[in-house]
Amino acid sequence: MNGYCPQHKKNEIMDYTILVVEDEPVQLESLAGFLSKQGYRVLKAANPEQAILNIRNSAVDIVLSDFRMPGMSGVKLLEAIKEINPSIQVIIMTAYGTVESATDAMKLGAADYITKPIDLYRLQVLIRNIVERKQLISENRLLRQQLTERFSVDGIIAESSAMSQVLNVAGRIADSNASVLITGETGTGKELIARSVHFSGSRHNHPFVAVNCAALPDTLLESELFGHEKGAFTGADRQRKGRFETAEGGTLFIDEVGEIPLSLQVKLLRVLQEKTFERIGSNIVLQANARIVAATNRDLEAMIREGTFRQDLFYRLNVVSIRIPPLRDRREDIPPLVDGFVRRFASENNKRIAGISREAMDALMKYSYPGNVRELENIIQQSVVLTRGETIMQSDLPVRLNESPKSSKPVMSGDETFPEKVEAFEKSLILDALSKSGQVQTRAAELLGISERHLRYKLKKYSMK
Ligand SMILES: Nc1ncnc2c1ncn2[C@@H]1O[C@H](COP(=O)(O)OP(=O)(O)OP(=O)(O)O)[C@@H](O)[C@H]1O
Repeated sequence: MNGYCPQHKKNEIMDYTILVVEDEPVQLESLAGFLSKQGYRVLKAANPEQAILNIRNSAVDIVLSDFRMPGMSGVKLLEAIKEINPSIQVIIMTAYGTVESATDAMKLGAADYITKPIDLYRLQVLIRNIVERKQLISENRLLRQQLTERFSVDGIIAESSAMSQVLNVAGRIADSNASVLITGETGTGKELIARSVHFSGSRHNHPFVAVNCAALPDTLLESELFGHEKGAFTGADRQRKGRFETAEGGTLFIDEVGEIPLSLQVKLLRVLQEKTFERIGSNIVLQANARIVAATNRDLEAMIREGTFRQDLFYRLNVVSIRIPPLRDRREDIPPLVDGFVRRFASENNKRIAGISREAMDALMKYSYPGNVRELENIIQQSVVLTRGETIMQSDLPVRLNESPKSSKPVMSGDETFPEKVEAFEKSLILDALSKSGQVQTRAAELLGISERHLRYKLKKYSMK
């Protein structure tokens, strides 16, 4: 064994029990000694049978087990442990030559593996990560329970550690008044998280008001946010409250904040600094006391460098930042999301769907999801509607799941309706333009002869981003 190992903060980990399974007595004692010095409760087993007895009789959190032992292999032991208690995390210790079997063990549910001679520093990090994950999961369970108990934000599915982190932060900041900036690609769940921040916090019995800055022309956006008096501009035929006013005491969700034109950014910044505003055409000062949660799929820091987004506004919005990773970077979330969506759409469509075939799930696991969770949701909705049997088959999934991602040819069977043909044609034109412009949207929009905003709208509509 080698390596350097600083002491942990004991109070955080004292509650964790680690069972060390090793048939080589010196190694067993040395590992057990090291781990108890770290502050863990440690149990020892010299063979797999004793290990199983220990697991049955004590509350074990983590098992650190040798891979090759007389009587029972590490894999068999792993299977037995998982059968007794699937939440026990198993780390396999293996010699260099057997790394492949260790990765097989991971497929069977081992949390990780470590090669011999054991690098104690790496072992310490491995165990630390597992402990932190376990802590997060139990905290999230609690938070989720609180969320459902208070104002239900059902249906947030978060199995991956990345999404667990996101939920954890959302839960922690729910009661504060700090502005929040949620970033992430289109369809990753930014609005869902914004809602959970609102509904799990102290503002939950005040309104949650959303404004989508990309959906409104620049001229309307200002009056949408701040409201206007009758006659304030052509077409203002009556007084109208803005979203700041409607969100009074609650949360104002400013979606696609990167689309706000510079002139309006100045005004928004002033409102956030002074916490007051006026309706357009009025000089009565109103209080702005909604909590601000903003979201964007654009790189605001790059926009600051380009001069299209104000740095001071960015700092005002980004007091707490939450980044939601794209679905392709957290594929562990795909199976539970599929499961949740199948149930939802089966019930909405009064269909009995038992599940999804292994081939269909494989295809879903491999796909890149440019439109993230929204795209997966649409795929499942469509498949539930289309499937004839009780199991969703690969043939029920859209053809693009079996294609190379760059293909730009619209795939037509001849049975499509007119709008479907138009959609397929538009998509192929857009893909073509993006490919010719090296994926630069400004340039692609020029090639297509449409505005960049219009292009972004189409990309979002067709879940192509
Ligand atoms: N973790 C999740 N669990 C369950 N459903 C989810 C999850 N994440 C996203 N969804 C669903 O995916 C869809 C898209 O989510 P949402 O509108 O929150 O994404 P967004 O990032 O705000 O999208 P956009 O950038 O396009 O505004 C919604 O129907 C939402 O309910």
